[in-house]
Amino acid sequence: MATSDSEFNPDLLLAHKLPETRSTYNERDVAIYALGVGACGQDAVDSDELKFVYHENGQEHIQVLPTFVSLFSLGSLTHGLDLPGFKYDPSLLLHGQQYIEVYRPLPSKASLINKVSLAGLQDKGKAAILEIETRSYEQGSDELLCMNRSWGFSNSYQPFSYKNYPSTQSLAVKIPQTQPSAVCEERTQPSQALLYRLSGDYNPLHSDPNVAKLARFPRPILHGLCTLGFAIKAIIKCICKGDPSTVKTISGRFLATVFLTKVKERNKAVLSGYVDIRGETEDANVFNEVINFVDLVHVPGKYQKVITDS
Ligand SMILES: CCCCCCCCCCCCC/C=C/C(=O)SCCNC(=O)CCNC(=O)[C@H](O)C(C)(C)COP(=O)(O)OP(=O)(O)OC[C@H]1O[C@@H](n2cnc3c(N)ncnc32)[C@H](O)[C@@H]1OP(=O)(O)O
Repeated sequence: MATSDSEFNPDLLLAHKLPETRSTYNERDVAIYALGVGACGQDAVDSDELKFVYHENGQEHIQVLPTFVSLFSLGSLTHGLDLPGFKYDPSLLLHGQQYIEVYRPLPSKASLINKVSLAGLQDKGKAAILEIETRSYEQGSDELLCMNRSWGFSNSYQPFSYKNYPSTQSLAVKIPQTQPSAVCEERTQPSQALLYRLSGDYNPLHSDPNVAKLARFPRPILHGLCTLGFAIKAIIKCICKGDPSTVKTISGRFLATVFLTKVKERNKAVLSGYVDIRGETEDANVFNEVINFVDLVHVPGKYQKVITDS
């Protein structure tokens, strides 16, 4: 719905500098996140997933899921951003898309400085889409660890388009008609959003029935980044031979809202995207492979199915 133009000043908005944020995490945070995206959710000794929550076989460090880095973008987003020249209602904000680049294997504990900027603003008439970019540097070494770009759907003002990055990084995935190369089924728990929120996204849209109703949902909805975490965990299991460090780039678009514990089944694609994977051939030449996770079908409270196509 269009909002008064007097509340919209693109020059002011684009000139605004967003403040840096800081993140510190340890192995406990890494394990809680992994549980929040379903690690060992069906089997407490799952040999593919135990390493994300426990020092399996005496391993020195818990392994970190690549989607863990999406948490670094939350600092500036979950409580709403104060944006001069752009008034919006944070309770009606929907997460539309997330793009992630991971530059090196993730340490199991770190302190980071997150540099935040406005990467794009697309007002398509139906909704305004604000794109916030977060670059996370390890404190001390100043090494760039990862980058997140988050798309938020909000109220519309007037047609407008600004983007400061290549359009190849925001493309919607075309769902191929071919047979998938792998299929993985996962089950979300009725309490999934309550568990996932402990990783830092405390937006009551995901936990409070009254807030959900105010946002015109019949009940709390699942965090989009939780759905993405489930999908990438499945790709690591089915495609990456269990190695989370092979994931280089992730792009996920949230297609439809995910509800939990709704009795009536629905069969709907809720996520599409791709993962760019680094790996090695037998002669040790590094190659990259792009995997489309074309269709994540979610049957509430039952199964999530990730269908991948390479
Ligand atoms: C503004 C404030 C600043 C913050 C900015 C960044 C913040 C990001 C984080 C925000 C976190 C807020 C708290 C919420 C957290 C959540 O987790 S919410 C749960 C997860 N998300 C969802 O459940 C959303 C599910 N998706 C939908 O409901 C719909 O897809 C949609 C997003 C409402 C869009 O549907 P619709 O309006 O019907 O879109 P279309 O008519 O099909 O397309 C219109 C144009 O928009 C493009 N588009 C469509 N979907 C997306 C998408 N998901 N992401 C990005 N872009 C999308 C589409 O291509 C169309 O563009 P054009 O072709 O150019 O016209």
